[in-house]
Amino acid sequence: MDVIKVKDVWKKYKIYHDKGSTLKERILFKNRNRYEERWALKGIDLDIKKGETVGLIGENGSGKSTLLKLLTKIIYPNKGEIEIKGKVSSLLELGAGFHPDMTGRENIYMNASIFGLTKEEIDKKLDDIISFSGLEDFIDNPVRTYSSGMYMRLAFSVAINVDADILLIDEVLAVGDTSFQKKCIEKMVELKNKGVTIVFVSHDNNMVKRLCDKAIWLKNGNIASQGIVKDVINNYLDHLNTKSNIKCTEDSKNEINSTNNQVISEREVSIEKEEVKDIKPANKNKRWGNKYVEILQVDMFDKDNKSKHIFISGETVRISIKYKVNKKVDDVVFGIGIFRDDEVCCYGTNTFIDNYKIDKLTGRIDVEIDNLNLITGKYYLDVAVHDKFGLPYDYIKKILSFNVETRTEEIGVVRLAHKWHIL
Ligand SMILES: Nc1ncnc2c1ncn2[C@@H]1O[C@H](COP(=O)(O)OP(=O)(O)OP(=O)(O)O)[C@@H](O)[C@H]1O
Repeated sequence: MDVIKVKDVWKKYKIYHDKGSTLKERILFKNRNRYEERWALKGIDLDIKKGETVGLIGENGSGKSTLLKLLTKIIYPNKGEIEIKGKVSSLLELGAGFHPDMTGRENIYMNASIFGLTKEEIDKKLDDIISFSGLEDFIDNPVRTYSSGMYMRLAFSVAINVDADILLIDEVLAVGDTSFQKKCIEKMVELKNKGVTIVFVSHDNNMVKRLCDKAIWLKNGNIASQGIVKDVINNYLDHLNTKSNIKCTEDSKNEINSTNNQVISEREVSIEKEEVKDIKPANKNKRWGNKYVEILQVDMFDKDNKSKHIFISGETVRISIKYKVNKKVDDVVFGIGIFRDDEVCCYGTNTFIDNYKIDKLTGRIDVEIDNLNLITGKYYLDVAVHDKFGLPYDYIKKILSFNVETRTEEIGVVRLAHKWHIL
């Protein structure tokens, strides 16, 4: 049975240009009262069955909160119909529905009564609400003295204790501490098992995968994809990958150019003998070396030779290093290092370790990684060229950043190939 039916729903907002804050400004600059209309939702159709847990995903501004507000009926559509069967409880913007000067306890009464509970019903639930929130010591203080995490605790505790059939939650869990988040997730699972229909917004794809029976991806006010959670998330990730790759390619080009320019202008490529000793980090620790061999450009490509900076774990990656020789050298070693954004070195190697002897300096060397088995995260690439004793010709830290996405939920740094044997 469908408990939520949304038919061709459209919602627009008026965006006012600066209205002017004084009467004088308003009279003098009448044009400032002009506004433009922006459609936040453009013809949404969806059905949610009783007991389903649905994850709403999508980029900022795609319309997720607007959809939840429409379902909660705190705003109304310009066009289309919304049918809801059952009692709705919601946890939308933080603190919405709380009066700042009232105490936590008074706000529980006020908030729960908005969800339709009588005073007697609230009396019976009060202890559970307070104890779930963990705010026993603060419950008689005005909520204006609460932190955002405390607001969230109180609001969540009320929302889950009003015996609703449908629970709508915007991405507010993110402000809580991890132990409370865990408690909320356990509670959501408990409610889900009791048959409560849950719709929640989340930017945490793993949480959506873990909790939801269905996912809906909103993109610019339209449903871009809905249905099987894994498929919808993968479609969304593909879209993000394509988008970020275009942006990253531009950014990283700029980064390399600026690094090169800075270094070259900061310390002209002087190749005096004594400079061999000068191997101290220069350029804010980003680049150092005597530049006998100089790195010119570094790029990352996928197996189809597309320049990329977001990879799916396990993809083939080729790192291409272009360089020039400023002074004849006898031995050359090229190396790479991959660091996680918290500086953990995930992997490093060089041509010497790998037993490659560089006989010819052709101006370019590539290293191919068959399976980039890193776990979801942001990583940095260091590239270096040095002699066989490690004396750097050119060492560039964090020349590129790249992201790795895993479509599984393992944790750690690397994805180790493994099998389970149930004996
Ligand atoms: N009260 C408002 N007045 C004017 N425009 C609004 C209002 N609320 C939302 N919008 C606009 O409507 C669009 C959708 O916003 P909405 O908050 O629903 O997106 P969202 O997907 O929830 O974003 P986020 O992930 O950042 O919370 C955005 O362009 C936003 O600027």
